[in-house]
Amino acid sequence: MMKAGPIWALGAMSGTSLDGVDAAMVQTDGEKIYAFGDSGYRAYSEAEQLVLRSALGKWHDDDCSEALQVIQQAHAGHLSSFGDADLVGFHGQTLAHDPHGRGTHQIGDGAALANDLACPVVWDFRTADVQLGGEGAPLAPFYHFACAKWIGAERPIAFLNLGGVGNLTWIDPQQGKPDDPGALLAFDTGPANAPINDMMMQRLGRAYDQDGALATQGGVAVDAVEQFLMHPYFDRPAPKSLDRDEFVDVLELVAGLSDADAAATLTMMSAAAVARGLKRCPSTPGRVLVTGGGRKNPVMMHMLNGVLDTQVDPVEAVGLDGDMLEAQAFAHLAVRVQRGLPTSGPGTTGVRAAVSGGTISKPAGKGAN
Ligand SMILES: Nc1ncnc2c1ncn2[C@@H]1O[C@H](COP(=O)(O)OP(=O)(O)OP(=O)(O)O)[C@@H](O)[C@H]1O
Ligand SMILES: CC(=O)N[C@H]1[C@@H]2OC[C@@H](O2)[C@@H](O)[C@@H]1O[C@H](C)C(=O)O
Repeated sequence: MMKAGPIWALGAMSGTSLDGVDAAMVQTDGEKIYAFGDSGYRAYSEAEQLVLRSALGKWHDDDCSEALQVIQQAHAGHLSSFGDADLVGFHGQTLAHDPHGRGTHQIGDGAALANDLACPVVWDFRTADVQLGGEGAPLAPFYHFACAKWIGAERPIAFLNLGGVGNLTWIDPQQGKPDDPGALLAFDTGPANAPINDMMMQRLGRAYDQDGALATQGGVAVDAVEQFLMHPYFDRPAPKSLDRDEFVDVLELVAGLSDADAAATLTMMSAAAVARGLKRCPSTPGRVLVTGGGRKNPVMMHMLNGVLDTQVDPVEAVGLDGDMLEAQAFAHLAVRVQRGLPTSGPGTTGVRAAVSGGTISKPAGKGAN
């Protein structure tokens, strides 16, 4: 059989921070990255954020029709501003995640989006993995594997995403495929920016601690960090994943601290969670490449450098775009789904066997779903 060539895929991600939609074009055959294309961010308005926030924790689309409308409109509008894509990867917005209980819930209607964009859309990436006993997250690791190849890594390296939640992917680039045994180990490290953002909003009415300006003025309450590390999540073996609000009690640990000390302590908690995670990796990676908004917080990067036994750099150090890596991941994963290649495996989500998740919807008139 002739090997399928690369196509241009457009990926879209609306992350746990609920701040907006990232979208990025990647030319890929689902295995190798050939080129990066346009990318762009579409912020949610304050009113849209309120609607999304109030839908968090909801399990049925019927209970969050307003949020669904926000997601559909934001994505249809934003994605239609891109040039011709052969395929779209649409993550949607996670509202609830309980893989060993009620499942995982991303809102977003890929069939409707396919009609709006007149382009096939791959969506609902996480359900199949959860149904086969996996965590349903993180899913970016199979893309991280392609990134490791793209940068020519020869020894084990790690990608660390610092979004609302943190997730770490350890990679052995000597393996041929992401689903080869031992190629990947991935898991959510713990909360990253979500508790800092929540504290900033509660106390100061600000969305986040920009450039770590508040944390830099404070001191770390070591006992609070130690208590945080006693959370049972840290003793669970990897792969493992988190719901955004699973660590909601964290704010109680800093309740008695000044604003600056609370910011410094919460930032250290995120770094300490990563350090715990790194110890679970098969070997110490030669380098940790950081993506997501947390890499723009110099206090967090400084603390990570202090607690990790290895070199820590933003992914820009190797020519990647840390604002768009997750959107690119869903472009790449969409192509994998279209080509029947797996998108997760035992090392990344703990699923019983490698699985190709996702649903493909074609625009009406271009063949059935
Ligand atoms: N300059 C900055 N200084 C400090 N923190 C920042 C800065 N820029 C971004 N952040 C943090 O990064 C967060 C956004 O990160 P990102 O866009 O990676 O999240 P996300 O994709 O929504 O989350 P997830 O990956 O968990 O789905 C912001 O909410 C903020 O906490
Ligand atoms: C259930 C869910 O949406 N999880 C997100 C979240 O945000 C970061 C972390 O928690 C990761 O597990 C995942 O997103 C990324 C894109 C992933 O699946 O790799």
